[in-house]
Amino acid sequence: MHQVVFDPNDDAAQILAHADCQKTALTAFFKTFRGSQSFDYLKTINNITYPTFKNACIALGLLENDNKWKLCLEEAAIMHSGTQLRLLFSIILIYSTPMQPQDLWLQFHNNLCDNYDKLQKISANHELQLNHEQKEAYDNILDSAFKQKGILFFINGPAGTGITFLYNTLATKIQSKYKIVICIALSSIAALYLVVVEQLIQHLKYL
Ligand SMILES: Nc1ncnc2c1ncn2[C@@H]1O[C@H](COP(=O)(O)OP(=O)(O)OP(=O)(O)O)[C@@H](O)[C@H]1O
Repeated sequence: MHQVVFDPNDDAAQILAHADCQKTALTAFFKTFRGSQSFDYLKTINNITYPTFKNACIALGLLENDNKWKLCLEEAAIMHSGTQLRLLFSIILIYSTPMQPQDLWLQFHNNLCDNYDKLQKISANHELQLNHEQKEAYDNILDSAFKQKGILFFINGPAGTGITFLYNTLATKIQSKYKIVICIALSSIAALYLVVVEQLIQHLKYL
């Protein structure tokens, strides 16, 4: 917010020329439009009427535009996964207050949601491969998870019969629906075979 103290008898030019009237985008904006008659006139730059005063300020070059954040995300999108990009995007939103965050989202949402596209493809592919028993367990567990029934399941079977395959199919399906899945295992080796968003294993203590 920019506060300006003025005498009600001063005209706009006197107020803007006042020594303690710090120069900001707001004062620069009004200096540009001295004598304007309407709000639309204030928002019209080079015959284009902008939807907001903020957009008009950007067009006049009085506010920084988001080009540096576009370049930053463009560069990061070449190398980084969706998870890392989402972290970067959150930092930009919280600490850098871009002028038009929605435009950044629209431009980069495919990159930001990258993992979810991949997860959807993986889960659809694995789902088709499930055998009858795996499918039965899969349907029951998903039903409980999505309807928040809170049922506990214990899956057991001889080694190599597709239990890990079932866990991963469940984990990718649930994550692809924007839900959080926390996979934990009793040993680091076992955890390596699970599709995990966060490896929690190192944070757990065994008594
Ligand atoms: N429905 C399926 N279609 C295709 N491949 C499958 C299917 N189920 C399991 N597999 C494959 O069979 C192999 C053994 O499966 P998985 O590792 O899931 O078994 P497991 O019961 O977890 O074994 P272990 O207890 O030894 O870890 C894996 O290569 C897995 O990809």
